[in-house]
Amino acid sequence: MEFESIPGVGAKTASALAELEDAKRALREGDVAALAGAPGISEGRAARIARGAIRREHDDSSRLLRTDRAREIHRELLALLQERAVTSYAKRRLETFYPSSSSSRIEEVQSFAQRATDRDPDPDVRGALAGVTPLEAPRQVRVRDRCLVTSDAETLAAAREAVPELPVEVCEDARGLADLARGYSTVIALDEAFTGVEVAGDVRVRPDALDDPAETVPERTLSFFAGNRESIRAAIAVHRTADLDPTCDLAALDDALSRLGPDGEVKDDAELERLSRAVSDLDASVHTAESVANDSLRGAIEKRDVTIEGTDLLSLAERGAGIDSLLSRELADEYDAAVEAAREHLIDALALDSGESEIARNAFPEEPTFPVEHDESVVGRLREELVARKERRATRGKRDLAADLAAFREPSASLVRAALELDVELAVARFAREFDCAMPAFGGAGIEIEGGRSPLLSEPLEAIEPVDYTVAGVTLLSGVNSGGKTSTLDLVCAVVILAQMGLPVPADCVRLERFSELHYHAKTQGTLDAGAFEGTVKEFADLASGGEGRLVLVDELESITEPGASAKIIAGLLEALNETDTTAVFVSHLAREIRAAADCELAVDGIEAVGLAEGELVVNRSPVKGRLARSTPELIVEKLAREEGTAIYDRLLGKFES
Ligand SMILES: Nc1ncnc2c1ncn2[C@@H]1O[C@H](COP(=O)(O)OP(=O)(O)OP(=O)(O)O)[C@@H](O)[C@H]1O
Repeated sequence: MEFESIPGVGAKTASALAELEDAKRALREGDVAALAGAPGISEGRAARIARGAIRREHDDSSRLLRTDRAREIHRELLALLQERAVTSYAKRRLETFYPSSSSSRIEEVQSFAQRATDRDPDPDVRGALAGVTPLEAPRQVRVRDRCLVTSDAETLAAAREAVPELPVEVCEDARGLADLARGYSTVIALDEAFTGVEVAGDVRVRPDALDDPAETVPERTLSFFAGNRESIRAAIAVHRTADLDPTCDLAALDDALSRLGPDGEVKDDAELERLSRAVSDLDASVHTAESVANDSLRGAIEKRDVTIEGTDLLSLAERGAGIDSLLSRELADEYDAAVEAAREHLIDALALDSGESEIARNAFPEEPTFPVEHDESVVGRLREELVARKERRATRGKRDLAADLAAFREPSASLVRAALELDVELAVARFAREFDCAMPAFGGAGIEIEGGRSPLLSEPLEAIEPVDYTVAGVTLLSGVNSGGKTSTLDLVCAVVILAQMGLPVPADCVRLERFSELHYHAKTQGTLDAGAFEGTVKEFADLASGGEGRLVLVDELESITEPGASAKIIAGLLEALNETDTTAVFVSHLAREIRAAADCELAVDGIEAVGLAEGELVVNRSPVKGRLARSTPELIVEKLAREEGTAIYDRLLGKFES
């Protein structure tokens, strides 16, 4: 497509677009994002340009397809192509194939079609394609464990714009920073001024954090890949099955994707899993540990006979001491053993490392008590430590995986695009194979079809008889009932539309003129009333005085009014058309009458019955040049004359021959 011919595109914009590799495809698909990648082209402008281009293409195709029947056949052909595509992207993309009279447009699609028909439509690729969908923008994620802080209003606005996923807090001093560090597992300070400020917690001074938002918010990259994972994996499978040239290391991408969970979380990180499990099992394990200690202590107490001298007992009682002091005096070793068992249980059950174990050991008091009770403030500290470690681990894991994946962002887009384009190509390849298509040659006048097989017939492919038909100038097409006259017009129309779409055509060989307009008038159902008749005559009169290079196909126009008048009107229209550079085929049962009524010599072709077999006509589907085909009634009278040998049939036959 020449960019400058798009409404509203000047020379400068056109050259900017020409630099953009994907601009042509983008224009055709209305892909605003790709267009807006051109230097100096905003998204709004890109949208207007894409709309203009699509409108122009639409105009181009409606200039060529002038009648409902022609447009209907275009739609039927598109449906046949679409049936052979797998993805809805390819089905939509096929709709952008339209018949054109522009040679550059036709040649452009022809080179695509050539590439497409060289492809092998392997059924395994079809299966792999089923999962490919166009990539979607990442869902906006909200991150709650980290925040950005600044004291500067301008930086605040820039941060909100660059990383909408993160909370951005305003903070002036160390106290504010300390508060934030308590509320978030990581605080990222954007101001240099925070360097060296000592507060408890994970505070990082990163004035460049806004330069690379994807690194600051690895969740963004992860969410993109999590949302598009199935499609990218399917695209990888397509590349492997179809042996396409990959844009990146497929195994490495596949591996990175396998570490990503469906919600953008990191999978298969044993340390993260350990910490998560420890956080969620903490309370239950503390209680079990407590029971372990108490059961063991209870057992020890039950087993012991405590002998205590009366004076000792008295002195203890006088000091108001309870069972605890008795324990520490008499059962110190048993208490230590019971509490040690509780600690070991807690450490084992939560699989704590040495740093965490150190905190955990303090969860049970050194001083004997009964029953043994855990220290809630220590358990709280342990919980905070485990949660902080878990979040740090998760963030690091996300950052590492996001860094691995970030390099695949563009290549993944190319993989998916290539897979989707392959689907479009394979749809064309399958159509071309199934209908045994050939690339048409443009040139000369009119159209020449050898071995044409109409894809619009409902017959199974193997039952379709190939048709040869050549027509240039204005021709009447006569023929027996159900001989295939309408099907011949359909074939000509379909071949012209496919050829002018730039696609291969269902025939052994086709040469055709690049037509400027295609008019196909389907058979009118029954006689028209006066008003409709007037409208139709006007329409055809306009047609007869129209421009050059048109193809006009008309099916049994005679049914619009009574036979005598019809023949006269059609003869007049054909005379007029004959004086222009038009290729026309008029199917008619009144060919003889029309020729008689015409002032000029009108060509006539015939679809003939070559005989009757078991009461059925045997038809040669290819029209014979310069032959007025005998009609079905004539053939039947001839058969009766031959078989019965009576004078009456000879007389009837004589009427046909005069
Ligand atoms: N090339 C072909 N190969 C196989 N079958 C065909 C072919 N052409 C036509 N037919 C069969 O013949 C039937 C009649 O064809 P068609 O309607 O084109 O005939 P027609 O000559 O226009 O008939 P009418 O005189 O009734 O208008 C089709 O429905 C189809 O079943």
